[in-house]
Amino acid sequence: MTATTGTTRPVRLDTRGHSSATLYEAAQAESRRRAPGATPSCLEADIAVDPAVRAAWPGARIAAPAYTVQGAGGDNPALHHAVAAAPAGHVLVADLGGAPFGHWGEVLAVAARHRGLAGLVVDGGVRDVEEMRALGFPVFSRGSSVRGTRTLFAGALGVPIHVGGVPVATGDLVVGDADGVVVVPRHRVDAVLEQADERIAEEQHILAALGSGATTLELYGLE
Ligand SMILES: O=C([O-])CC(=O)C(=O)O
Ligand SMILES: [Mg+2]
Repeated sequence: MTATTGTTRPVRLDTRGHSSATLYEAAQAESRRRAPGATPSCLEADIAVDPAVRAAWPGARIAAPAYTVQGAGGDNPALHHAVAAAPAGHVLVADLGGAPFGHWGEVLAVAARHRGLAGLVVDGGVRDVEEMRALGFPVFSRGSSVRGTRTLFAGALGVPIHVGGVPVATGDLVVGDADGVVVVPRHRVDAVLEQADERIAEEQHILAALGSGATTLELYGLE
């Protein structure tokens, strides 16, 4: 069976290796910079996915543009369709209502790898975690479950969704690592990456100063 849609050339975003935590802080700082004096509730939507959506196996990492999937909990044809349709280099980001089922496993991971997909972030359960770790296929999920799914709903692909409380559109930047998952809206990616570069540069100075005996109280002005 061959995929009928999607590009064959992987899409790559240069995320300069920034971690989810750095991008989170950078997005906060970038919002504040554009709206000085705004209360936190007036700042742009939080980019942090609910921390209960975590790496399915230790060391899983993703940094890739999203391809969105709206499916139904306890049902998985949407994921099969998404694997066939998503452009190479994208990470599938699926809303399955947080349902504790094994919506995705080794078979889908092998199929996704064959199509050049970068990984899966799913608001719901997965299974075959050991096999996915052995494949090195990165998955972020709400947990694992052996329970199999129905095959009822084809799902909606490429539509705006919410995952772990965060809005996601196809093309947004998704970064997942040991700390969790962030979703940077596409129109903010350049500004957030620039802010992240600045933050890393500042932290290099802080780390060097700590090596010279300074305290975090002094360095962060907390005394
Ligand atoms: O049966 C399913 O669709 C989920 C699964 O375990 C696999 O992809 O290996
Ligand atoms: Mg399986």
